[in-house]
Amino acid sequence: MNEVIIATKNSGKAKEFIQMFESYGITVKTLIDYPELPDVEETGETFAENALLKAESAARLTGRPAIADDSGLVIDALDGRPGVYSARYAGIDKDDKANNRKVLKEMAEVVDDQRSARFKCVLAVSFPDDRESIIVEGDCEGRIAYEESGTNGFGYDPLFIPEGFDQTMAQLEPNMKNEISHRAKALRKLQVSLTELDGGMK
Ligand SMILES: O=c1[nH]c(=O)c2ncn([C@@H]3O[C@H](COP(=O)(O)OP(=O)(O)OP(=O)(O)O)[C@@H](O)[C@H]3O)c2[nH]1
Ligand SMILES: [Mg+2]
Repeated sequence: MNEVIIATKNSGKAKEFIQMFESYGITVKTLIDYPELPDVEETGETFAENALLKAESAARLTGRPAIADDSGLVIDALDGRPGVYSARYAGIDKDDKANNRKVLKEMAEVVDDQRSARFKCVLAVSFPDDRESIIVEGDCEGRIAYEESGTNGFGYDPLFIPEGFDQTMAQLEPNMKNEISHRAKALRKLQVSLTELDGGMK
């Protein structure tokens, strides 16, 4: 497998997958390269359900194996919000800035030791034939900052301080994020699962 389809239209995710797959010598195509494919409605109540919906649709429509990523930020003090609704937390137009403002406002009164949170990523691989889909998951623990810092990454990265660091994810070098992130952890597990299939990932 020298090329893989990632069923995402999120340019932040796409960039990270391109960088992470580079080390395997694998080229990444995303739905940004297939503008004719219809949007999939994310009607699931869990990351896994949504990842499967996106992967199955892409595999069926392209006739090739496809990986989808459903991910988000889970904040303990907000009872797990924004969770599966992370992309559209402040409204349907997926506005990262507005999402961050909303989280900061909701977290304004929350004290230091109650600011724990984690990024979650579920990856689903689906196949155009009758092979069963594969699902793996990765988490990245951390806490919510009091203000935005940094310009790398995307989404809530300027607000999220990963465990073991005193900078936000958006202040870390992209290579560092791609070592420690929820997405990187899930992808490493996927490699293990895929090597169990014929041909593996290479
Ligand atoms: O700061 C962040 N760093 C990350 O590493 C990260 N990963 C996910 N997220 C948030 O969760 C939503 C995913 O929602 P999501 O999985 O439905 O994706 P999406 O709708 O943006 O694109 P698609 O892949 O569905 O096409 C994103 O938009 C972000 O708000 C992240 N934020
Ligand atoms: Mg989505």
